Amino acid sequence: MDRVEQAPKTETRAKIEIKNLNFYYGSTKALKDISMTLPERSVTAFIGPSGCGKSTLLRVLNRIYELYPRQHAEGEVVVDGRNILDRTQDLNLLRTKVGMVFQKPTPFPMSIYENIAFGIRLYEKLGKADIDERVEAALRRAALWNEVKDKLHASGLSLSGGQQQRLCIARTVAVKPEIILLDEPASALDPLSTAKIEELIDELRADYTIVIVTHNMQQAARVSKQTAFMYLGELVEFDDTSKIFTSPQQKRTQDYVTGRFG
Ligand SMILES: Nc1ncnc2c1ncn2[C@@H]1O[C@H](COP(=O)(O)OP(=O)(O)OP(=O)(O)O)[C@@H](O)[C@H]1O
Repeated sequence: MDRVEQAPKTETRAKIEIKNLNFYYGSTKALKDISMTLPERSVTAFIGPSGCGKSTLLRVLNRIYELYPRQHAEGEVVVDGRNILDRTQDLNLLRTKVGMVFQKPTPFPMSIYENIAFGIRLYEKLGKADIDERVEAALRRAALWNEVKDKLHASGLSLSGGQQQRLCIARTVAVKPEIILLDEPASALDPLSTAKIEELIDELRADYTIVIVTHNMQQAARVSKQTAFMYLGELVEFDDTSKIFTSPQQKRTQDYVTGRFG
């Protein structure tokens, strides 16, 4: 397959440089020699048909795959100049720096307040007033504060699906990450909640490097600055989102974005 792996032209600094990345589930190769550079404080979307490796690629970026047996990555993922696949990388540190939000909202079975305070306390020793402040700031950042400020001690599970997903984003933001990985964050939500998540992504992009996996091409077009199209574990094309959707270089990309397959 022809491949174009050039990074889109951008003035911003590189945040994540993926170099010759291969990924294996047991002996099955799910990512094939992926190289790409993701710019800082920008939204990058991974698109492609089911099973092409979008989520796998996302899961490499905070090494969450290591929680599972027989999964391993080869190559380099350089974040701020350091290869995070290196054996000496501290995984707790990596996961505070690279936060992740999953497809299904996954609040902890505890209060709204505790959902956020819990993570902060894991990493920092702060007094109650400081934690209160951080909880409020995170909820404001996730555009949830006004809806929950009078019921901070209600269960996180009592919120609607869309609110739960914003709570998960607040929880991620609260530990001050630099990169936020979003794996189909709105696919389980209704259109209104989806719109809120997209608005939120738009606000967060000024401060964070965001990578989003989505099945929804309109969503990729709305929220991302650059888009990577993947197929069968390969990166087929990576460019500015407007180019991917209006004048892709590869026929396979064009067929996909025009709905001819996938
Ligand atoms: N735990 C696993 N064990 C073995 N193979 C897996 C596992 N998870 C994913 N795969 C395989 O790796 C490939 C890439 O899967 P991945 O979930 O990354 O694709 P995707 O593009 O995110 O798909 P979808 O859009 O359906 O979520 C697929 O062939 C899939 O079957």
